[in-house]
Order: sequence, then C-alpha cells, then structure tokens
Amino acid sequence: MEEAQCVILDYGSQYTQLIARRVREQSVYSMIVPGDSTLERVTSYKPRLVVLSGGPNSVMAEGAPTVPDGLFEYCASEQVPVLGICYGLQLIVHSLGGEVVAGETREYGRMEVTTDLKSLLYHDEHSDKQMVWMSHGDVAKTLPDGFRVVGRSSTGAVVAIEHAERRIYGLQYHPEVMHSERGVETLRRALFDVAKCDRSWDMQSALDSQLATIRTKIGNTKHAVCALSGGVDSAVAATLVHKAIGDRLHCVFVDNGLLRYKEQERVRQMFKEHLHLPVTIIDASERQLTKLKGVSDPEKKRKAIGAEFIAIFQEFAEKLERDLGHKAEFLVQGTLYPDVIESCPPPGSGQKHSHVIKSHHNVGGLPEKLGFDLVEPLRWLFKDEVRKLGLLMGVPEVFIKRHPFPGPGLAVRCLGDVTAEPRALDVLRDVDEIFINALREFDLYDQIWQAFAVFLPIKSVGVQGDQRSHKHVVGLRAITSSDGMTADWFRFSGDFLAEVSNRITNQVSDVNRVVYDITSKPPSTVEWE
Ligand SMILES: Nc1ncnc2c1ncn2[C@@H]1O[C@H](COP(=O)(O)OP(=O)(O)OP(=O)(O)O)[C@@H](O)[C@H]1O
Ligand SMILES: O=c1[nH]c(=O)c2[nH+]cn([C@@H]3O[C@H](COP(=O)(O)O)[C@@H](O)[C@H]3O)c2[nH]1
Ligand SMILES: NC(=O)CC[C@H](N)C(=O)O
Ligand SMILES: [Mg+2]
Repeated sequence: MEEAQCVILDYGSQYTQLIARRVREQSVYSMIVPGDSTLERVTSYKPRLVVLSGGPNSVMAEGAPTVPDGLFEYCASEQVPVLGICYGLQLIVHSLGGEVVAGETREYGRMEVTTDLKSLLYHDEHSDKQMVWMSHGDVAKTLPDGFRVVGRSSTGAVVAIEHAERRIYGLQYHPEVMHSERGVETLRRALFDVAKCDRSWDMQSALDSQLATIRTKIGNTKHAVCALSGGVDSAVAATLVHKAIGDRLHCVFVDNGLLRYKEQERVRQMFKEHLHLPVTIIDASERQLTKLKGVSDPEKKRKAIGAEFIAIFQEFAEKLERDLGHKAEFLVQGTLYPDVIESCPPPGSGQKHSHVIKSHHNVGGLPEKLGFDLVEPLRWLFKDEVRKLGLLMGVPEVFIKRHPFPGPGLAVRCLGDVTAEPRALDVLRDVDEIFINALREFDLYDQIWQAFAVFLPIKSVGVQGDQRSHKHVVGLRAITSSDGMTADWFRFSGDFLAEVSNRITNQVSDVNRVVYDITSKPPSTVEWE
C-alpha cells in the first residue's frame, strides 16, 4: 500500500485540494480521503500528520460527518498529530467534549488575529498579529479538557486552539488560502515542527509519473482528441499528452460565439506561431447561440454550453474516423482542480460533502453520454502549478501568462439570456477590449490574475451631450489570486478607473455607466454567473 506522510480527511471544503497543494509545495506527498473513511484506510498510509478539512456542514446538525471511529485514540497511541481546519476545528471541539454554537454573525473574508507565539504553530514569528481568511458561521464556545486558546480574533473569538501534549491543533481560519498572510508558515510548522515530515516530492517526478500514466491509459495505437482553447490549461495538457503519444493527438478549437473580440483570429495566430501542433478550428457560433436562446438560468446556460462542446467534439471524432480511419476514443481536456471542486462532487472522489457552486462546462456541465474516455492530466493541480509545469516543459510564455478565460466565455459575463439584447455580446466585446488594452497600456496586465467586463441586463439614465440617455450599465472586474479559489479585487488608482470609464462611455455608444466590482471571493465568485 502507498504511503503518504500527510492524510487529509475531506469534509467537503472548497479548499481541501488547496491544503493538499500547500503540502505538495513543501515537498511532502499527501493523500485526500473522504471524511467518513474507516480508521484502517487512514492508518494504511502510515501518516505522520492527519488533517481534518473544512466543510459546509455544521457539526451540531443531525447526520453531520464525523471523524473515523477511533481516530483520536489511534493518533494518541501512535503519536500522530492532528490539525483541524475550520469545520475540522469544530469537529475536534465537538468530538472531544467541548461546545460549538452558531456564531452571532457569520465571518467571510479577511480578519486580523492575535496569536500566542509560544505555540508550536507560531513559535518563531516576529509579530503576534496576522491577517487571515475566514469562511464560517459556527464558533467554538467551550474547549474540551486540556485544550487552550492560541489565537483570537479582534472581537475575542477563538480562532486557534491546541492540546500540546496530545498534539491536536485547530484553526478556525483557512491557512491554506493565499489571502491568509502567514498561513503557509503555519502549515509548514505543523508539517515539520509538529509532525516531523520529510521533504520528498517535486514537480519533475510528478511530470514523469503523469507521462507514464497517460502512455498506459492511451496505449501505443489509440488516438485522442484534445479540446484546445488558447488558454494555459489546455496548452499545457496538449503539450503533455503530445509528449506521450505524438501525432495520435488531434487538437480542436471551438468558436462558440461566446469568445472575446477577435479571439478566433488571435488564437489561430498564437497556435501557428508558438504551439506547433496541428489544430482544427470549428466555427459553431450560430448553433451555440441558438441553443442559448431564452435560457437565463446560469446553471442551465452552463450545461447547454457543456453539452454543445461535447457534441462538437463527437462530430469532430466521427470526421477523423471517416478521413483517417482512426477512431479517437479519448478526449483530452485541460481540466484543473478548481473546475472539479466547484462543479460537482465527482463519484468516488470522496467529496460527497461538498456543495455545487457552479457547473464548469468541462466537468459538471458535461452530458451523461460522453462517447469518450476522459484524459485530464491536470485534474489535481491548480493554475499556478500548471503554469510551473508548463514552464518545465517549455510551453511558450504567451500561453503561460494569459489571464484565464472560461469555456462558457461571455455567456457567464452577460447576465441572463445572452440573446435577449441583440447587441449585448458585441457591447461586451468592445468594453472588454478597451479595458484589457488599458491594462496593457498602463502595465497592469501582469499584476492582475484575471480581468474582464460584465454586461448587465439593466439600463440607467444618463446625460450625454445635454441629452437624456437611457443605456446599459457595464461592470468591470479585476482580481488578484494565485489559484482562483480565493480572490481579492484589484486596487486600481482612481485615475486609472476614471480613464477606463471615460474611454468606455465615449467609445461604446450603448453604455452610459460603468461600475467596478469590489467583492472578494468568497463571498462572491470570480465570474458573475
Ligand atoms: N473554445 C474552446 N475550444 C475547445 N476547447 C475548449 C474551449 N474552451 C475551453 N475548452 C476546453 O475546456 C477546458 C477548460 O477550460 P478552461 O478555460 O478552464 O481552461 P483553458 O482555457 O485551457 O485555460 P484558462 O483557464 O487559462 O482559460 C480547456 O482546457 C479545454 O480543454
Ligand atoms: O473553463 C472554465 N469553465 C467554466 O465553466 C468556468 N467557470 C469559471 N471559470 C473560471 O474559473 C475561475 C474561478 O471562477 P469562479 O470563481 O467564477 O468559479 C475563473 O478563472 C473563471 O474564469 C471557468 N472556467
Ligand atoms: N468553512 C468551514 O469549514 C465552515 C464550517 C461550518 N460550516 C461553519 O460555517 O462554521
Ligand atoms: Mg479558458
């Protein structure tokens, strides 16, 4: 049986994989298992640290997930430390005799906490104050015997606890998210100072093992279709699979009518100059927009787009079979972990406690009858890890540095029925182009993780040239992030925003008002739908 120094019990947090990647970043191999696994399963990995993840449930609710029977006894007898995060902390408190109650207010986003520098979790820090990221409603009211508080919020709430002798630790905040300032250091202390793990994992070994896995899966004669979007994930996935199976890989790019300004031409040029892989471009704009007519529910829109993508890939595979005589049994997609976790708890993944946030077109939006076996070599990675893997394989910077662009494209940025207002998509394209060009001109593009415009299906009153106008409102969004799981809005200067707003209202005649989105994720998401 495989060994993993760190075993993460998953209670359905949006951030479980993020914990795993933070552990990978420390060169420690980790394994995620469902929160209700048996004790035997957990102990079979011979962990040196057991982490209990966050989750959407409340420990007080009937049927809420609990720790495997005997976990705390095993950890005590084998001297294996336990770290609970958010729901994990609440589980520790609830299971060992303390009390968890619903907080008076829920806490989402940034918060300053004061920590006890005597705790092993914080022991070599210079300051006892740090900014952390919260996402919870319940709080620990009384602690089980032997526990003490080692971190408090400015309002006095318990945010970190420990039982130093039993080596059980709990954090109410999320150390794994980038916006928790010193979260990585805290996890590092848990891994090395508390649990004495060794560093023995790296990206090159992950690359080698992925290549071997792909070769075994596709074999020496079979063919695969690769959905290529011009974005970084599919460029890296295609490069990886091409390394494994060479010309048996057939790439296809779909223009679904929801792309940005001149995207098809630009992507065609990028593929030609930089990627050197044969790509077939399919124009499916009309059929996709017809399918979206009258659909305004965001989930229905996403599913309609996912289904159409697959229909097009299937037709492409049939054409390949007719032209070349090879049946493509596999579909390669650049699916990343955030696509998976927000979309659906995939069967067998152990994420059955998670909530569906939105169905990404390439995961939860897929139709039931796929007709392909999926090859998704990046499925367990995050965007920045994919960028690193891409650089390791020599994928050109034009792909690596591009802002992400979702497969459902402008459909999730044009709220409601995208066909309701005939000019909506064109207005959105023009506004987006002005905004992105301004970011490049003012040297801001690379400081921002993702930026785009949103078309709102409402009109507002304005005055232009002494005349009353009744025109559309557009939103601008720009965020900082490292992986898209959490995000903060980018602090532009007022002058920059004024310049962009001016350009938009002067150049796009359908718009008389521009607003800037100042919400973090959580509580918002990056895209508006
Ligand atoms: N227009 C498209 N044509 C073909 N495949 C697409 C298209 N858009 C998305 N896909 C497929 O869906 C996957 C997920 O899309 P997603 O936008 O998350 O990744 P990406 O486009 O490769 O990278 P990025 O997130 O940087 O935009 C892609 O990796 C690709 O396999
Ligand atoms: O390929 C994709 N298909 C989708 O259906 C999809 N939905 C969101 N995104 C991108 O994922 C990141 C996180 O976005 P959200 O906070 O809106 O979920 C952001 O980078 C989004 O642009 C998608 N990408
Ligand atoms: N993020 C979490 O783990 C949340 C835990 C629990 N559902 C709460 O709201 O307090
Ligand atoms: Mg994309």
